[in-house]
Amino acid sequence: MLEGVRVENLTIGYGKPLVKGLSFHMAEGEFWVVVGPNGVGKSTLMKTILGIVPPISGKVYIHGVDCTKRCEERKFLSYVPQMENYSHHFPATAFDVVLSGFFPRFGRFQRITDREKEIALCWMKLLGIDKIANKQFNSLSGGQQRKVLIARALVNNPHYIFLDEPTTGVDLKSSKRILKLIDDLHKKNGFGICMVTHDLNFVWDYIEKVILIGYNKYFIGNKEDILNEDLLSEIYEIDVRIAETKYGPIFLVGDKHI
Ligand SMILES: Nc1ncnc2c1ncn2[C@@H]1O[C@H](COP(=O)(O)OP(=O)(O)OP(=O)(O)O)[C@@H](O)[C@H]1O
Repeated sequence: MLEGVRVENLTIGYGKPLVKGLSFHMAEGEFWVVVGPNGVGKSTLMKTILGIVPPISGKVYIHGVDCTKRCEERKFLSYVPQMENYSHHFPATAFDVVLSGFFPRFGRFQRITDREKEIALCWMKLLGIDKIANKQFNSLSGGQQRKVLIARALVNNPHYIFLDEPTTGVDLKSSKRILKLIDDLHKKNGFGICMVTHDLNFVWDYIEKVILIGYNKYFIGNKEDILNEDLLSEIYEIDVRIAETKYGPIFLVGDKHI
């Protein structure tokens, strides 16, 4: 059994530390969520694990291999960035965007083979977006664009998929569909998932492990141990209440959902 992703004494940030001394182990096939207030470093943590941002100190291991700098094992992690970071002006079809998922492994100017096109189309079919393959990416709805970016992250057959706020700016029904899709990829296809989100009320049913980050503090563990009123109130610095319902817990701040 491969070891998954292990982080040891990791300090992240841009010169000045955002979060210090993180240590945790994301075993293969688990569903993790990273939550916390704006600007604490959730995306930076994800980017540091993925090797996009260098750590200030500490180590990242993938499958037991030290990947703090460069390593082959990085190909087993894929990334669905925040939508704002994806160019809306780039003239490409949905299919082109999915095919671009092969670039990190094969090089940008290498020809895409029929086999790779077949793999890309296969994932698009599975995600229910094959019918929009020839449409311009920037003409698609927010929900369709997320699914295209998820398909793009799948073509290299990763072990872990890192998604940065995959439902932000998407309506309730489409958010639910996207989360169901991510959950299917986890349960049916066995992918490990690590997701940054602000939508706690949507993810409870799916997630297993939580990294709850605040300013200068964090809590890591099973969702039942971390997502409680005390820790959430401490991290968000506001009175957070949890209402137990027949649909599961609902997270509330005053009369507003988180
Ligand atoms: N490339 C960068 N260079 C310098 N500072 C950065 C860079 N990217 C992000 N930051 C800063 O680092 C801090 C953490 O940013 P990050 O995006 O990781 O936060 P976050 O917890 O994901 O926030 P949000 O919930 O708002 O998306 C912010 O103050 C941000 O302005």
